[in-house]
Amino acid sequence: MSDITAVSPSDLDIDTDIDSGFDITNLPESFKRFLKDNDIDPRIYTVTKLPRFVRWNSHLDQSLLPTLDQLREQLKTQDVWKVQGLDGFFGFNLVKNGPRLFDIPAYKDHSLFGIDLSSAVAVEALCIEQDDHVLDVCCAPGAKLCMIANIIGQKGTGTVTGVDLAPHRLATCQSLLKKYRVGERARLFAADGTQFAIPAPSRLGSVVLGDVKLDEARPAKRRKTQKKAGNINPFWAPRMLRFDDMCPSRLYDKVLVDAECTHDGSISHIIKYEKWGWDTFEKNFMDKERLATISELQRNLMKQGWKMLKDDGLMVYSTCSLTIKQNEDNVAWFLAHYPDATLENVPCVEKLDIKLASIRRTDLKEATPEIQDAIQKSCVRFDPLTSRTSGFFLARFRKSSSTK
Ligand SMILES: C[S@@+](CC[C@H](N)C(=O)[O-])C[C@H]1O[C@@H](n2cnc3c(N)ncnc32)[C@H](O)[C@@H]1O
Repeated sequence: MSDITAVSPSDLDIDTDIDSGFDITNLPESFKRFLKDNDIDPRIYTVTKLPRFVRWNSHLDQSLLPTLDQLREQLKTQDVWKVQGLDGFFGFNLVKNGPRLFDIPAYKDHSLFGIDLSSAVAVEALCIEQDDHVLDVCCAPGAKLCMIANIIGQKGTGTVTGVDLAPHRLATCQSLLKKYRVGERARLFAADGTQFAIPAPSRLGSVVLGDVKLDEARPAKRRKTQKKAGNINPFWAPRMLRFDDMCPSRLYDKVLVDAECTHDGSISHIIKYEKWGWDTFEKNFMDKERLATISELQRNLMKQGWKMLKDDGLMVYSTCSLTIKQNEDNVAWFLAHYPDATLENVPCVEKLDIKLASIRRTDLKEATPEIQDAIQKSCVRFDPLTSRTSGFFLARFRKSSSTK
């Protein structure tokens, strides 16, 4: 199967202007059919000039971070605003022939991360605290991973574990973590997220975490335990997280499953094929096997993410697709099969000053009226036409400890 994921998503494409004047009649017939079959409005690809978003790098001293006025001055426009409901988050519209984001001092000195608002909401939905151990399944190229590492900070004992199938994309995660200097609590694994069973770290440098009792005197036994836990060496880990005695019962406090998907909500991703050639697009995107198996892959990623999550922990499932199959259907399926899962509202969404897209009705036979209702109430959809962000879907699940 061809590697559609070799392309970076819109989060990192901060220099791609979406003012394409894109003519949708140019889309290949097979993709137009896909959009029609999945009830996606092709006009999303004609949206011009979506706002960009940046977030403060909170690892830096507050005095080094740009204020709203400084950002306006550096971007040479007054069209910069603080995003309500998200700390240290700014939106802006670039001016024609003005500086680009990567030209400005605040971006060059890494005091700002570029990330779309919709992606940032997926991370915010996890309500990460400084002692949390977070598992980020499908983490590359790493915009959300960096934000998670940044929120965990340097004061508590929290960590983030990123997993991705593609080593070349993990290499991008590694360089981003290093570039922003947020990698001291992050480790990366090149692994299949549907099988990933490495427990949360049991030590941070010399600090033993939680109630783990490490059997330091008996390395042979330790090796056995590690084998049982399906031990693999990290693709990359900082010194503090390199040597782990592995306590298999240590689960994660928060899990993000930002699943592999068809990326149809990412406008810049689709429009790029105008330059790259629609033949490549048809080969990558419209691959029949890929389209037929993508929901199953997503469900398997959710299943394993759930297995690695503590009782009372939070899991966020998200995609940059706008299809019902990859979103509402998967959420309905999950709720029907996991009685210990409850959908929850995403707290920051109420405070956001943007209009959200409508949640769709799933036709999945397992979707009871209660499930339909919960999905309507709690899931979140962004689309370029309604919310003026990239197309994105997310759902937040809480794992209850009462039902096993
Ligand atoms: C939508 S992208 C994730 C974007 C990322 N979370 C971010 O914020 O930059 C999906 C990723 O899933 C990875 N992937 C695909 N199948 C996977 C699997 N079975 N296990 C783990 N990762 C997988 C791809 O390599 C790709 O990097």
